[in-house]
Amino acid sequence: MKAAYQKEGLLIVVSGPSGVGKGTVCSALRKRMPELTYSVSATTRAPREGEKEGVNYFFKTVPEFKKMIENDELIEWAQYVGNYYGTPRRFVEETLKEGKDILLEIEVQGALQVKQRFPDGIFVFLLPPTMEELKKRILYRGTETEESLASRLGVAEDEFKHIHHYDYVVINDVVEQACERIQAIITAEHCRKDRLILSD
Ligand SMILES: Nc1ncnc2c1ncn2[C@@H]1O[C@H](COP(=O)(O)OP(=O)(O)OP(=O)(O)O)[C@@H](O)[C@H]1O
Ligand SMILES: Nc1nc2c(ncn2[C@@H]2O[C@H](COP(=O)(O)O)[C@@H](O)[C@H]2O)c(=O)[nH]1
Repeated sequence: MKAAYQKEGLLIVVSGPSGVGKGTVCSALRKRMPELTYSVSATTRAPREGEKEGVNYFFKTVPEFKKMIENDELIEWAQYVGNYYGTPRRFVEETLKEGKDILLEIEVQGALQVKQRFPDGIFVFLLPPTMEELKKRILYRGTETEESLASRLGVAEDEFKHIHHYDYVVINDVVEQACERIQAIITAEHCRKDRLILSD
């Protein structure tokens, strides 16, 4: 057995349809696992009430976002319901090199791009218990116009078609239980990675 070994952190992607509870579950997960670093995305969407620059998102204008794309500053980006969203590259790469795990909470088109670039990443698809419940969750969150709500639900139908590209599916019925399942996945993936490194 190797006496000492260096390892990069794990890249964990949580995606799934709008309103399924990615933000809620990821936030609970970060409380349970404070060692998990969170990747703050860039977006051209307007801030919602209470959202803070650099905490929830880096809020950009469209020209600023396009400049980030041109300068290859994003590891992935997508247009989603009329806005751009993307993951800043440097922070993710530096975090992984430091041996720390990083959590990305992103939609499906972006997750598929990340999978191409980081095939060793862990990809988790969060599912609602039912479509009815999904609708209720977005509606009761109270952040979307009728038009945005309909678009988000329409996109969700398409997103489900990509579920087979993911390593794990987790149903978000009860937040703490969904969170426990993702924590268990991360723990198991660490053990698997250690086994691969040590048996190299
Ligand atoms: N397990 C759950 N049971 C009941 N309500 C939930 C659950 N998980 C999340 N919610 C509620 O559903 C709504 C949507 O959750 P959240 O904003 O976390 O979804 P999201 O997937 O991050 O959405 P988006 O992709 O649009 O940002 C919130 O009001 C949240 O409180
Ligand atoms: N491809 C990416 N998708 C992202 C990123 N950051 C967030 N998102 C996803 O966009 C939708 C809409 O988000 P909202 O905050 O407007 O509700 C949701 O699925 C997010 O997870 C990103 O960097 N890249």
